[in-house]
Amino acid sequence: MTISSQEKNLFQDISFSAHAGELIAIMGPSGIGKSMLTRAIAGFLPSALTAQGSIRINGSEVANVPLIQRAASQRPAFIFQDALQALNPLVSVGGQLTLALTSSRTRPNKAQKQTIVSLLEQLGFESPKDTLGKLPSELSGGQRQRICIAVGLLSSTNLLVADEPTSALDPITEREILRLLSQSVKDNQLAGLLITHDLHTALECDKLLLIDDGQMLAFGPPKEALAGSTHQFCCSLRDLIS
Ligand SMILES: Nc1ncnc2c1ncn2[C@@H]1O[C@H](COP(=O)(O)OP(=O)(O)OP(=O)(O)O)[C@@H](O)[C@H]1O
Repeated sequence: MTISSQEKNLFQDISFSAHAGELIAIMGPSGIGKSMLTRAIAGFLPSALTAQGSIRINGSEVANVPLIQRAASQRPAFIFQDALQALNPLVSVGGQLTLALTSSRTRPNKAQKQTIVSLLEQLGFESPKDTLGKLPSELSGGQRQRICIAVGLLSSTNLLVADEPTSALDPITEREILRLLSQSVKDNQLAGLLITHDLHTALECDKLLLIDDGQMLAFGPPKEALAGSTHQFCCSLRDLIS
């Protein structure tokens, strides 16, 4: 895939596959275009940018198909840096989770409510039933990110995209959210993309995609990817762990 504006190519010839149950870390210097890459995949690239080439989700071609025009199975769940961006501030947590599960605003039936409550328990909420009645603003940053993970798991997607989901969290909550993300990808056989600036986080992922200077530097199991390029960015990362 190539992403470009009228003035320049942001990237050229990026090509990789994400498989079920696999969490892929995406690393590259700040401003290089990691968010734009995932936005192209998700179908909400800014209008000034276009993607050429192929993006296939579950076998269907979706390059330049806006998110809103895609079938549910071609819409990735997206987890942002700031969960408040992703959640509707005026709708209760229960309302948002019901919408993700049923695609409707009607009250959940008993079985649906149990599905939601069980998921919140798995994601570490101590009082899931109380949480359902709260607005996003009444939760902590870490709790909001866990609700975003829950929204992703309840929707019919099998691609989860997380853009620096822990950058606003303390280190303990950060570890917990990353553990939940990785576990959720494995347990639900999703493909996961995680943009991160943290090398230790990237090393714990199944694969690492390294990008700089408008190109893909390396892709593969993290240590192999890091060893596989002589580009300055990769050398600097290698120095951090040697
Ligand atoms: N709305 C837009 N219209 C046109 N070009 C844009 C737009 N938003 C971003 N860009 C271009 O995309 C480039 C990369 O931005 P992006 O946010 O993807 O970088 P990033 O690698 O995710 O950065 P960071 O690590 O700092 O979050 C920007 O430097 C800019 O040139």
